[in-house]
Amino acid sequence: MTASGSSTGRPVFSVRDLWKVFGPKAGRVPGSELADLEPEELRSRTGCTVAVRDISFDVRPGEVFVVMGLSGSGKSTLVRCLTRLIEPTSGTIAIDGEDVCAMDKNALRELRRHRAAMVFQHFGLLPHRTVLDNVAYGLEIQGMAKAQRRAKAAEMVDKVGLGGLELRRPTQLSGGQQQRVGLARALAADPEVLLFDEPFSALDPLIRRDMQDEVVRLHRDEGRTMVFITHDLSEALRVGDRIALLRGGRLVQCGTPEEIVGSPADDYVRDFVRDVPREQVITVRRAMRPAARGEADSGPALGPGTTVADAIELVARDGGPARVVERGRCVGMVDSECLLRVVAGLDGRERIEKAAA
Ligand SMILES: Nc1ncnc2c1ncn2[C@@H]1O[C@H](COP(=O)(O)OP(=O)(O)OP(=O)(O)O)[C@@H](O)[C@H]1O
Repeated sequence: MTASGSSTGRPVFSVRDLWKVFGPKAGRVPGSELADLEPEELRSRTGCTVAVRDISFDVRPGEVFVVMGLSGSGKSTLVRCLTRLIEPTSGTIAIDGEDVCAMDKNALRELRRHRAAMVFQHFGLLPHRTVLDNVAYGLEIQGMAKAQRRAKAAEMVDKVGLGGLELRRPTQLSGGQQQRVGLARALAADPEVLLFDEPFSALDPLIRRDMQDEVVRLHRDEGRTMVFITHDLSEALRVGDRIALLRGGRLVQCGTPEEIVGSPADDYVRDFVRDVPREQVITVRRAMRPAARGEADSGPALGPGTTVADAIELVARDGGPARVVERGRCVGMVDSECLLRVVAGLDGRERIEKAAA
């Protein structure tokens, strides 16, 4: 999805030098030579496991920030540290500039209920309550009056596409519908950030896709900041404005889908994204070459955020190169050769630097 309007303002979450070590006397591990041991050796010598290793990043207002990695890479631990559902071992976490590590119990409860609500993979719905009451449940805990919370819950049920099913019980719903109830419940609290922990991994592929579209739609409509855990690359690429890729508790790369696919930070990332259809992720901003004399004045025009796949269609239909136009100015050209280079994986950093020069 586009990152438009999502990269300005103070970070919602700001995480610096974060470590989470499980095990006895965990505090001695961060930054020490113990941290350099292989995981197996660290475990046998100290009983400790490093789940999150010296991670820093910002979550910007209005973005979908995806935390991706294979099983055991530290995704859940990292995201749970954000609201101290898991206590970090060291490092700092701020929400809107406020130190999360300094919050007392009440402030933490407020944080989890109102500011950064979590949508879990297992929806935790109350089986004997209706859809409407499940959605209203969080509001009930907050002490909202009955009529008001039912009205608010009804609005959220509609918003996630469950209008008409208000009086059903969770067992009378499909997995996808249950997940929508979980989503509506989190939305009802109107949190500044929604944290999703692999919310759709239990769903079958078609429903899963539906729910991904739902998240993208909600994000577009409301501009709500979201942190989204997944181990599925295609899901990360579909919903993410930026992706943080974890490996063994380390942050190996953090960037837009285009940066991750187009400029993998190392061989691990390169391998990870090897099968991604590059033309669907890479935009003409990366693919373009400088305009030759006279070229910039006429011919078909594309925005710099156009995918290479869409540009191929236009260039193939038109037969000639297309101009890349940003704010009325031609910033480069794409022709069949530079578009094909992307498909073939031959577009390198040097090329972009050359184009920008
Ligand atoms: N309570 C715990 N005690 C000890 N080790 C733990 C604990 N929780 C997690 N770990 C370890 O920390 C590492 C990261 O786990 P985590 O659950 O964060 O990974 P993940 O990427 O979310 O995995 P998955 O996709 O399988 O949920 C793993 O090696 C895991 O075994």
